[in-house]
Amino acid sequence: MIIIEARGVELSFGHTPALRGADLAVGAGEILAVMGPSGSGKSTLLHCLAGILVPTAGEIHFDGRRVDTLGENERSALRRDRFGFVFQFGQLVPELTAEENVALPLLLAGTRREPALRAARAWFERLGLDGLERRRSGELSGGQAQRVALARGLVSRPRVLFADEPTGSLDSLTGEQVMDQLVASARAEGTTVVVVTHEARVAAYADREVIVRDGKVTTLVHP
Ligand SMILES: Nc1ncnc2c1ncn2[C@@H]1O[C@H](COP(=O)(O)OP(=O)(O)OP(=O)(O)O)[C@@H](O)[C@H]1O
Repeated sequence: MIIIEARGVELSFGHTPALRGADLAVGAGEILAVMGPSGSGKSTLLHCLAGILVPTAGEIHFDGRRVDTLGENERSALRRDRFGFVFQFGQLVPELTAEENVALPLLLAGTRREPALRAARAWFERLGLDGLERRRSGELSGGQAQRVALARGLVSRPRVLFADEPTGSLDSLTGEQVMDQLVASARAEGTTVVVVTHEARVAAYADREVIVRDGKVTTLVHP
């Protein structure tokens, strides 16, 4: 079953075309790696799939529903309720503790503070982060911060986790640990993952790999 799909998606930034007819269908529960050269349109494609950017042409479908025609508020609700996000630099809120950062998506969705923090704390144990619950992001290593960001991306049990270079700021060993946990957690939860990466070792965790080239999706690697 296809859970999320881009059909003929085009998007330009001013006169710069970033996507020129991108087609991609992701199966439910699939872990998909999106690779390709710098500037080829990978992040833009991820942002279109996730309802952050609206394409100028083409369609985005999620769970049988058209997404690109929804208004900003509806897309925002969809992101909050159905999607999780992990970016290259964790983007934790520095004023909040690690557990508050993880609880944030639940708090924003209206869960009360105590149950939200309880749900957040469960992820600390799961991801080997016990004892770090009250630290602020400045007091975490890069790998710890990225695992906290992963916990935040998964805490609302999203249908799709979007990860944009989730290991890009980490050394290779730490990056592998984060990917191990990302993949194990996604498999355990049945979460679909779309991960943008330029690292072959990260893509190796995926069930399938696609290449974005000049704003189009291909599965072939051209020399
Ligand atoms: N906000 C923006 N404003 C203007 N141009 C943009 C913007 N975001 C992306 N672009 C341009 O769109 C094209 C695709 O960018 P995108 O970030 O999707 O590529 P990418 O494949 O993710 O690259 P990288 O691997 O370097 O992150 C590039 O030419 C880029 O310069």
